[in-house]
Amino acid sequence: MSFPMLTSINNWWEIQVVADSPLEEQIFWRLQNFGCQGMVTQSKDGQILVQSYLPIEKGTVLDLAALALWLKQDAIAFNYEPPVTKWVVISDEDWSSSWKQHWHPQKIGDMFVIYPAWIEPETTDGDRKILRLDPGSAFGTGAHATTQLCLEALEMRLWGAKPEDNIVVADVGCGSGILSIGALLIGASQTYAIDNDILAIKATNHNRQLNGIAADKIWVQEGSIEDLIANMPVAANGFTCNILADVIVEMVPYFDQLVDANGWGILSGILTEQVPKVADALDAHKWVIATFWKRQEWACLTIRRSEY
Ligand SMILES: C[S@@+](CC[C@H](N)C(=O)[O-])C[C@H]1O[C@@H](n2cnc3c(N)ncnc32)[C@H](O)[C@@H]1O
Repeated sequence: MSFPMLTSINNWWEIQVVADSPLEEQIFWRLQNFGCQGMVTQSKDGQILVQSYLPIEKGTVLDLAALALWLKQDAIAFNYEPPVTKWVVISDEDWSSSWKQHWHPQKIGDMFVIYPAWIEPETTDGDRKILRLDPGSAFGTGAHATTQLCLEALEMRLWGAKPEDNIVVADVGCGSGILSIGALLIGASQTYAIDNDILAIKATNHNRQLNGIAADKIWVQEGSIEDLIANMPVAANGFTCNILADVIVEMVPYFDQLVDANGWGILSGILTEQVPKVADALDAHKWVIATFWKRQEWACLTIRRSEY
């Protein structure tokens, strides 16, 4: 068991945010940009409790008050009740146990089991592919419904894929790299990943190594969807994009440059009520929704190119 990032740290802020469920992704984004680690969510009756941890030297009480204000402003902008944000100081020892108590091996879909980095996986877990993750500061631990839905949609798309099929997947907004790693574990031959957050690039490389995947199997760089398109030597067979609906709508005009003529896409990070506006943008650019899956308030769309 090892916590490589903790050696010189003694105390942590534990930050707790209670908010309306649809704000979950926005809160994750804020906390992640603030430098928080190990975010976990519990849901009850339409509300969520998000817990996360920040090394004490990375924020003063004033910084935390500013964070609480941002979270309040975000909620008001999205027409939700302002969240309640609290923080306490905990010791390194408490941090380790707070962190660990939330993370256990987790089965996702029919083909995956996610293992936190500090748990040595069983040599086999039935026929499931073992996906190891260090839940650092990047989004994508497998705990969030949108990540789970994307992995399940990848299972459907890559079912029966063989190495000789040479399937290439683009991963837009890779976060921890979980979708790239998942795609490679179940049959993709190559992935191209991009994220506009440098922490996500570090996390993707770290998690790739943790899963024993060769460096050339996941091309990953900081940047935008345009940078990804400019750097891919071939069009992908399919892509994943688990980002917020408004960002996805802005990216739709680029989707046809990401993939070949039979290309498919997997979209999530979209609240069910936001599906119509994403569908309109897709329709305007000759994409059609093939499947619509829902978990909690989140939608996952698989899309394909349309002749019409
Ligand atoms: C919800 S997380 C998804 C992470 C992972 N793919 C998953 O499914 O769990 C969204 C990621 O997209 C990144 N992102 C947000 N806007 C972006 C943009 N315009 N271009 C590239 N990445 C973006 C964020 O930094 C974040 O890592």
